[in-house]
Amino acid sequence: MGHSAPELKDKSLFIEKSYINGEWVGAQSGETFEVHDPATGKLIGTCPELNTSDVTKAIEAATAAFPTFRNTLGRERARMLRRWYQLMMDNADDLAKLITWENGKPLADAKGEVNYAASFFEWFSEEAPRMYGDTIPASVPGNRVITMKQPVGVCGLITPWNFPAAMITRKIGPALAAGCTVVAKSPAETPFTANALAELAHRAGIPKGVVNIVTAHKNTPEVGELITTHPEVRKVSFTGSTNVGRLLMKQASSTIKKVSWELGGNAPFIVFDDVEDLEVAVNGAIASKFRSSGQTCVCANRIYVQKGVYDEFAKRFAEKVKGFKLGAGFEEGITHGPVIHERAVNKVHEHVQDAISKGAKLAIGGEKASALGPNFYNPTVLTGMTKEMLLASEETFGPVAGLFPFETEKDVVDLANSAEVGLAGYFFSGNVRRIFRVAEAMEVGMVGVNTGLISDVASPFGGVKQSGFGREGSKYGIDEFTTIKSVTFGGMGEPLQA
Ligand SMILES: NC(=O)c1ccc[n+]([C@@H]2O[C@H](COP(=O)([O-])OP(=O)(O)OC[C@H]3O[C@@H](n4cnc5c(N)ncnc54)[C@H](O)[C@@H]3O)[C@@H](O)[C@H]2O)c1
Ligand SMILES: O=CCCC(=O)O
Repeated sequence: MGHSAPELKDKSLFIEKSYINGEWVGAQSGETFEVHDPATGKLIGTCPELNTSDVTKAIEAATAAFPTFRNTLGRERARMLRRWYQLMMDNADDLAKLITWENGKPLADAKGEVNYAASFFEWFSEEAPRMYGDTIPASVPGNRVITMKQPVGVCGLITPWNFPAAMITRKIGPALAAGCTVVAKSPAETPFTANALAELAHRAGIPKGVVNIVTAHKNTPEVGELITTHPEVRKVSFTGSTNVGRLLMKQASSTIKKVSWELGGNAPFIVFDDVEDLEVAVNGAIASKFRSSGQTCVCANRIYVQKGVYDEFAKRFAEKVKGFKLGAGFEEGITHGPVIHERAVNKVHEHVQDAISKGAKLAIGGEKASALGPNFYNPTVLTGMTKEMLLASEETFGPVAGLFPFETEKDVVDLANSAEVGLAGYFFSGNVRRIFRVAEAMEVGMVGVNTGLISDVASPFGGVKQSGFGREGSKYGIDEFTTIKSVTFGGMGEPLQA
């Protein structure tokens, strides 16, 4: 068990402070919180336990920076984001090591995350100079109407630990492209990746006060309340669980902020009998279910397989899971890492036990892998799942695949849509009419057809129902950080003067 601290090429990227108004600061109280490696439980370092008075300073810095930053040219902001992107790529190895260290995902996955995260800066550097308005034919004689897109103002950003870099860049990229300034509350489990990003922002010449990264652990609720109620914060963008989203939405209503919520999922993954290539479907399900050890909001949670291919699918699926190599993310050949903390291990185990107690069969796994470290759970496959089991209605967020048999298209779409949430959904079929029928019927924000991986900066990311609203990435992502102003010109439209 265990590995030593990773060697960074640039040691100055490991920072145990918060970044406010262009400076690295501690909490005024001097308080700190500890951050632990999920693979070993060992201490990584500490970060400032900021309180509302500290975070008020960050909001004031962002407020002070906004009037100048909003008036920079889109082209200038594009160059800043491009420089930040380039610095991420230049420091990709170190960023990946920080991600693996504090999140636990295998190093190869962490490298993938760095590319994914940086792609949001690259993409939005290209959007920044293209905040076009419209010219609108008015319905009042003599009037002319144009629109302009303007930055919404200071943005409060709150993100989770499962993608320590990408969840932050997916918000900061469009915010800065639009001309907004930000206060980002980094996750208490993974603050060091966020701090390294802030250091790179500094080196990229992003003006002071434009990007502020604040850290807190036990003070998170009060800091969250400040961010969601402070009158100078005009927009809140949150990624995390539906329950916390509900609370933040209530708080943000006090000052009617513009909000976007990227909340929990419980993705259905459907394999129809008419699938063209069962092996591709098995691989798609493996990739979707076990990405980041099942800890992504778009991970398949309920795998529905039609009766004609169920047994063969289950056999091949379990066979592939047998081939996984579980261990600490820095170790050679590891395919899957730990989950984030003990609470997560316990939740996963509860879902497994509940399913077994209600008649599911264990194909593989089903136990904690405590010999590897405190937060390891053996990748698990359960067959014979039914809708009464916890896993059917709750997001597991861990390495457990439950395979549900089904008979008809109508049955399975009803089951898929029975969830309160609707983030991602997937299905495999070779029938083009069914493909359109089912894609249109699924109550989710994102559908994968014949693929288990849908994440792409170019594709709008977001949910429906209790998975929230708002879209990140893509040509729509910048809209979340802008307001549309209409300008009406009266007394126009006279005939040409002779
Ligand atoms: N839809 C998406 O894009 C998306 C992406 C990633 C994760 N998620 C969801 O996030 C969840 C996993 O993350 P989690 O368990 O850390 O979620 P969580 O909601 O507990 O925490 C998310 C973030 O919110 C912070 N937070 C918690 N309580 C807060 C409060 N009262 N005020 C302010 N901030 C608060 C946490 O510190 C963390 O940084 C899953 O449900 C997953 O589906 C959704
Ligand atoms: O966990 C949620 C985000 C995952 C992704 O962007 O692919």
